Amino acid sequence: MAQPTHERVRRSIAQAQTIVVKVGSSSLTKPSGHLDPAKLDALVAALACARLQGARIVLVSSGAIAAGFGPLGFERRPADIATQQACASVGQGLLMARYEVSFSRFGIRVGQILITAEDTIRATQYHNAQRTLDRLLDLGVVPVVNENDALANNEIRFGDNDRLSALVANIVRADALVLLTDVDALYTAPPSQPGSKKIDFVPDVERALNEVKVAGSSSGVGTGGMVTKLEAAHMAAVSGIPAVLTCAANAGPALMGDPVGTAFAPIKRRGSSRRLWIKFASHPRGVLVVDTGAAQAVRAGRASLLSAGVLEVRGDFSAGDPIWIDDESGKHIAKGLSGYDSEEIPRMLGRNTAQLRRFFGDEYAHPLVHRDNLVLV
Ligand SMILES: Nc1ncnc2c1ncn2[C@@H]1O[C@H](COP(=O)(O)OP(=O)(O)O)[C@@H](O)[C@H]1O
Ligand SMILES: N[C@@H](CCC(=O)OP(=O)(O)O)C(=O)O
Repeated sequence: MAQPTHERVRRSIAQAQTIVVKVGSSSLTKPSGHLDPAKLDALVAALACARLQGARIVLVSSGAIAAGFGPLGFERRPADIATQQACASVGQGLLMARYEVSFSRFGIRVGQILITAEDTIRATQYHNAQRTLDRLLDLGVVPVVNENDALANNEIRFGDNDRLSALVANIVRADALVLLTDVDALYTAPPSQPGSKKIDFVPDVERALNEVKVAGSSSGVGTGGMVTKLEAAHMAAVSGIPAVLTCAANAGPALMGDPVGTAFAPIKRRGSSRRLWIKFASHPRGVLVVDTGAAQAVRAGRASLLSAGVLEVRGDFSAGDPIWIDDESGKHIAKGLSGYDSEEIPRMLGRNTAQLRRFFGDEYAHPLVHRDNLVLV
């Protein structure tokens, strides 16, 4: 695909039919841990304007923890998980109540979707989320999505909503992703550093990941900082989705394709959602160590991983779980979804397809990882 120009990326955002907008905690709340209704209403007015002009809008909204810790009597965002989850439980209700009132000024309904990392990993949950979101959008509703913080398992939760928003953009097959935060654009280094310069357009986000200096959040209410926002822009780009990053006050102009903030060009045609979540969202539960020949075949692309080239299996996982594929030196070369439970694999190792069929039957004559379920890293 020819590299799109800055102007073309802005135009495709202006013409986008389905748009995922992600807003960070600091753009909706006060440092004291309460909602800031003026900020929220201003954002809603910009989104409502796009919605009333026909765009399908999904809002990925952070802010549950940040809106909940003040009402619960805490002076700052608590650090322990259980208290954060309690704050999220209280704050999420307050957030939705406010969105409901604010969108109703424009006759627009909102619907709450609380999602976990598992919902983006497991095919059945993924398709369930996709069906519900599609139907809400067909009905003209603005889905308000957040991570299910009150129940999310800390080991696999996203923690920030940036990467979640890029996955949601893929799930709803969005035409644009808008990341709204407390800084007007991406800078060459954290804006507090002297000499950092604003970046208007990122033609190749993979290069930017190496060149731009980024830091975590300093707002006291947010979490991911610029690191996870760049990751989200990367995930969108490899899904063929252009992105723009700017401050919440610029939401209106950003949606209209005006040259505010930083625009990110897509770098590929739209890929499969399954590959995107394998690469960026899945948490491998085991490892298959492969020999040199299999490593070469996998690295060359579009090859399935056959038992004949696998030397060792590590970890305890079930068929369908994400796993690493490592070379003999221990380097990760790919991620994939295992075709078999880990306990079934040892007896299959080193055997070719004909032997597997003869010894164990037809159901064992399949690749350990099918190429459609395998992504290079
Ligand atoms: N290179 C950079 N360019 C812009 N902002 C950066 C950069 N590196 C770090 N940041 C910081 O990232 C912060 C935004 O992240 P965060 O606080 O997590 O926001 P949100 O709550 O909106 O997700 C900004 O306030 C900024 O200080
Ligand atoms: N899901 C969490 C988001 C956590 C968070 O701080 O995210 P962000 O402000 O986007 O960096 C919440 O609603 O509080």
